[in-house]
Amino acid sequence: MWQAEHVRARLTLLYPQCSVEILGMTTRGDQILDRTLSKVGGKGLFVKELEVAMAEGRADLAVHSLKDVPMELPEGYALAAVLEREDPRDAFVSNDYASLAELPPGAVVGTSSLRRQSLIAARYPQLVIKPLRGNLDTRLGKLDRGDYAAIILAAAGLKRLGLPERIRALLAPEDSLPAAGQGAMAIEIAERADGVDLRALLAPLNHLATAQAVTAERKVSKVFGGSCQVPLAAFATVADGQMHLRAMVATPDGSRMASAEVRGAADTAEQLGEAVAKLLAEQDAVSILSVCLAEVVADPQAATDAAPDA
Ligand SMILES: NCc1[nH]cc(CCC(=O)O)c1CC(=O)O
Repeated sequence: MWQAEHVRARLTLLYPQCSVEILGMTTRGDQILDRTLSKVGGKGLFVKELEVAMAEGRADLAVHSLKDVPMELPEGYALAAVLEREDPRDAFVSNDYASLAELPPGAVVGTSSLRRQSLIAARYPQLVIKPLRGNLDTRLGKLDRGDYAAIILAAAGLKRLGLPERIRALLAPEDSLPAAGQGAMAIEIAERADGVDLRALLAPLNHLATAQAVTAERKVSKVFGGSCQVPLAAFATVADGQMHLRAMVATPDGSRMASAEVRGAADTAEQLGEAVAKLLAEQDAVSILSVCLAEVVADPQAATDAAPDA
């Protein structure tokens, strides 16, 4: 809702003659909270209902957290604009500890993200990771109730909702490489018969450097299946037209990991994404991920106790 309100405010400034109405919706991803996303299964858990609303003419555009948008959209849908990125980092949130390093052995850390889980398991094997789902208030409530010693959340959500003081530490990309698209919002549109060029109308909201960064990140994710069942990170920064793209794949227990980085012209985002994917593949990324997928097939219960970025 915050994101939709934000887009409404931007559009109202741009087009004062237009009235922008918000159609509040929940998706399967919002409704099913007793299971991690990989256990719920399927792609587009946070976008499908919004696409249906557009297909039925009840909505003209859909506002998403880009991290939740599948790498490939269904026929007839497109991303029309990517807004300027909020802080893309993961945040360490705790009432009693200042950082992951301070947590005592056996301390329980909440996250339902396979990516965050494998990074923590690799660096802090003495910590216990437990699933955590729900919206921000729910997750913070569970922390405050004492269910967890600490939780890991996207900094972007906490900042947008005016809760930056809950962040005890921001995890550097070197320690916790963000998920593809984390911190960015995207506006999705559907093909329409009335000839209105929504893409052109929304173009002023597109933030070029962010769009380039997430194009590269999403390309990496797409090469490896863009699935919700593998720990994959992809994070790009753009400065002066130059991109720095880093990516990582791992097993959920953090025992095997591949990482790679490239630099190049930001307007070659797709190629940079492909180049990083190739470097990862040369480091056995496919076998690392297939171990993970094999576990999912062999034991759906055990292997799906976490989703990449639930
Ligand atoms: N469904 C998970 C999700 N999708 C987007 C965000 C955070 C906001 C963002 O990345 O823009 C979150 C929660 C989290 O990772 O803590």
